[in-house]
Amino acid sequence: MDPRGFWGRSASSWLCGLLLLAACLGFYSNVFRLIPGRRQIEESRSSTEGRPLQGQQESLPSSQDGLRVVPQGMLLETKQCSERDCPPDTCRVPEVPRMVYPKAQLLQPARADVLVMTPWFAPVIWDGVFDSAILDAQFENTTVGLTVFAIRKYVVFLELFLQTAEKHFMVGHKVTYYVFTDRPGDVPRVPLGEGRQVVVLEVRNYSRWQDVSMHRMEMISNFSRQRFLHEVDYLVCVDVDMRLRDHVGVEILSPLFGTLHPGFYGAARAAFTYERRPQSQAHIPRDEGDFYYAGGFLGGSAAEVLRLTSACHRAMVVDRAHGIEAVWHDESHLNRYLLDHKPTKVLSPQYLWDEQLLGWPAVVKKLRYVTGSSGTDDGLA
Ligand SMILES: CC(=O)N[C@H]1[C@@H](OP(=O)(O)OP(=O)(O)OC[C@H]2O[C@@H](n3ccc(=O)[nH]c3=O)[C@H](O)[C@@H]2O)O[C@H](CO)[C@H](O)[C@@H]1O
Ligand SMILES: [Mn+2]
Repeated sequence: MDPRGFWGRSASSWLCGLLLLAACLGFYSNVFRLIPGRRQIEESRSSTEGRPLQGQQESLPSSQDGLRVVPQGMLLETKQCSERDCPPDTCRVPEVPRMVYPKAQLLQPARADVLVMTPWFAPVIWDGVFDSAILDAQFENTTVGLTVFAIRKYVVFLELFLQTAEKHFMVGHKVTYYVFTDRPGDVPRVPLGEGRQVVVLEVRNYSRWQDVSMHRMEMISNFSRQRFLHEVDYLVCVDVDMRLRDHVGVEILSPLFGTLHPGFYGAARAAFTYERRPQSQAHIPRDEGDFYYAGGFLGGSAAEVLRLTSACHRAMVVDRAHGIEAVWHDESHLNRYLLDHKPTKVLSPQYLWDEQLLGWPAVVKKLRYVTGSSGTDDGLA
């Protein structure tokens, strides 16, 4: 058959068919727009990935015909901040009482020798740039969880860690130490100040230290979902083989914060020890990167820490399936995450220092959280 004949004869029926199809599409697109939430639900699901909202979604009331009705309030809640998701300093401007303090000098900045603001407007926390009296008033009634892992022989670090934290960590605020350990019987009893408690969480151990370090992300993520989200406003997650030597207070609190690694704060991008192999989920190309963050001091709101730890854990699971382990383990994945999710505060290396390795340069002024147990100025000699 002449193809032209076929097309000519059937042109009118094709046209009719097309018109009918267009009418149907128009009708159904309007109908679907009227049904609340199909896409919104998908969107809110993807925007809340890693949040403990799944339980809530599963318990949504469903009508007799099986249609799941999403109440409007719930959709709004996923977009807006909930109390825990959005801690006091970002949800609302806290009211402070009358206070007397030195006025900030606009023309005489407290620090002219260091960067105090990232290009995305996150403060970099150095000595001299904050006033603890104002911040303590703003963060009154804030609850902080401090997670620390003491697996196997690392339990020996707990005593000094807890003793020095009692002297310097968030003094005057409500603090819960979450001690993850496989040896609950070896957790020392350290006298605690008012409003402070130790919660021992028994967890499994791993034979490789790299696995202990990396699985912190998984365990913090799981416990965040189960309890931290409901118990604390902020989480601070640190290495245990260290001690506090000077004030670490609410100046660090923010929805998401990372700490500048003391070995790289002055280094060029090319010198950062990011994971460079494209096969790894932690991979960062050589022309990217803001800072090199340390694995030993991170935190944020309980909700953001849940997001961070879940994402890093997921990335490590994918790496393992591909037979690759990032060069600096959880730290490599943390750096990838904080490149994609810019921290809202960046802690200077004052908050993680190694005096034996790096001495005490003038720029750091105070050493706040340090490796090793040398030195006596933490008052515990
Ligand atoms: C100060 C700092 O930035 N430290 C980071 C650095 O390693 P570090 O060399 O400081 O690693 P590490 O041996 O201190 O291990 C990290 C942490 O895992 C815990 N642990 C480890 C082994 C063990 O047997 N039992 C135990 O409890 C403990 O809390 C320890 O502090 O790089 C690691 C990844 O390579 C992590 O990102 C660390 O956070
Ligand atoms: Mn360490």
